[in-house]
Amino acid sequence: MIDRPDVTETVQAEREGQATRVPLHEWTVEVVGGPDKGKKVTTRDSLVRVGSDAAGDLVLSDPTVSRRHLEVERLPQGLLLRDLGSRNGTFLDGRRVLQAFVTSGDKMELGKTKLAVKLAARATEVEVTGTESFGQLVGSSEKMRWVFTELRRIAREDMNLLVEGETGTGKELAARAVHQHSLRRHGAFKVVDCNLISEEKAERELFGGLRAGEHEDKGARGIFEAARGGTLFLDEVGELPLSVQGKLLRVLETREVPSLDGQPVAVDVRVIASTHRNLEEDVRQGRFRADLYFRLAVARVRLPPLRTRRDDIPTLSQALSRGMKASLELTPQTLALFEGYDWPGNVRELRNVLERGALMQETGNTSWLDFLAHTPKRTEGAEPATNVAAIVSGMPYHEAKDRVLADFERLYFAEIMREVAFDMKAAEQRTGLSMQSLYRLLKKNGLRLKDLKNAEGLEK
Ligand SMILES: Nc1ncnc2c1ncn2[C@@H]1O[C@H](COP(=O)(O)OP(=O)(O)OP(=O)(O)O)[C@@H](O)[C@H]1O
Repeated sequence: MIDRPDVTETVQAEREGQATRVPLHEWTVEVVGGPDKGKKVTTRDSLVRVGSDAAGDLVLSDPTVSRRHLEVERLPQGLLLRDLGSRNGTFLDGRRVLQAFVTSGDKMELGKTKLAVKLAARATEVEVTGTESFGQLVGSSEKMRWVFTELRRIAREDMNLLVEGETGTGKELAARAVHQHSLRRHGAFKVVDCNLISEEKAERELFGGLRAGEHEDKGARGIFEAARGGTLFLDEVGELPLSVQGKLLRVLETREVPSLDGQPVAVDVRVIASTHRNLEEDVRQGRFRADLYFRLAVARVRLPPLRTRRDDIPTLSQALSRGMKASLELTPQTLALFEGYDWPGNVRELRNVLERGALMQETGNTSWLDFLAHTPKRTEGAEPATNVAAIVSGMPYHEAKDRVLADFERLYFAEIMREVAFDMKAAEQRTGLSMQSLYRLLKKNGLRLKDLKNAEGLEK
């Protein structure tokens, strides 16, 4: 249990802006062939991640599918399929692809599985706030302003909330902001790190138990009681052991915790839970209780990964660096580099990079930007996208991811440039990247084409 300081009533001044109406598309990725045939995910989010990993959005049991096999992103131009360095590859019309736009008739093949996508013909229009922050969350993209609109509505309604998202996307900040904007803001905000709650600890730390009539300061005070009148944040709720899930469910249903002398004590607490996992999948697999899931996910909000809202990067970088002790000058070139990076650790990683930059810039050292150009040497003769497991086995996550991505980029750009006969205009269209990003990525990957002369001019 982590007893972080209670949130005060102060809500950061929020930047006002013009509300806009944006279309929300519903779309589906469905398994149309293979062992998981019939399984599908329908969403209004912009990203569907497919693989055997339980954190994905469409989780496949096909053993020939990699843990993180591919993702499909809804962009204004259409649905973009991206292979994530899978072991057995992704195929479209029999051709191996690393990245391609897909439409309704297409069959994507991965291992023994076939997938199809379907975009609803009509989109629903929603009004999105013009305000570019909510509590301490900052974001100017439509995606984040939609999240702020939803969080603000949910905050007022006092319902339990499940916040989903990859690591570092701001789940805890979202929970704190909801508390700050709710009628409970004068009450406590208590955090439980569910990674640390074992069966033995749960009883005492979560539920405690006062003797009836006893003053709460004296009794064995569990975190539920400490949060009475306020909000309890269950961080990474998917990590709770099944036996503890049962006890938690009883407390949520009865709104009482058992006391030491048998007299139950009423607890009035709003629960906000977070997870980086796909809890619906955990329910299907029997790892998470369905009844508890429905109690927690009365409202659900998904925080989008930073790589799907790159237009937030300049706003976030400015906001995060303003809050730092040492000042950091962010040039347009640095911000452009940031926008081309995938940020596996999301906003937390961006904040860490900026903190490192602020410290190093004072000494004139620019090596804090080296991570952007990280291009490890490939094993001689190895096919980059086919032996990923061998290359990354035993590596720490971030290093492995950087390595796979670097290989992916080199293979991808080398292939595309050959396909378009080194015509940069055609490459721009084919990749969906801006000319500037294209030059930068070619250069970063050591692909020395004649056209790069222009790129050097561009970077001056
Ligand atoms: N939208 C945002 N605006 C400003 N800062 C953000 C935002 N999102 C995340 N951060 C920064 O990233 C850090 C991590 O955020 P937070 O702890 O809320 O993420 P999380 O999703 O709960 O991560 P984890 O799942 O790893 O616990 C925050 O301390 C904050 O500095």
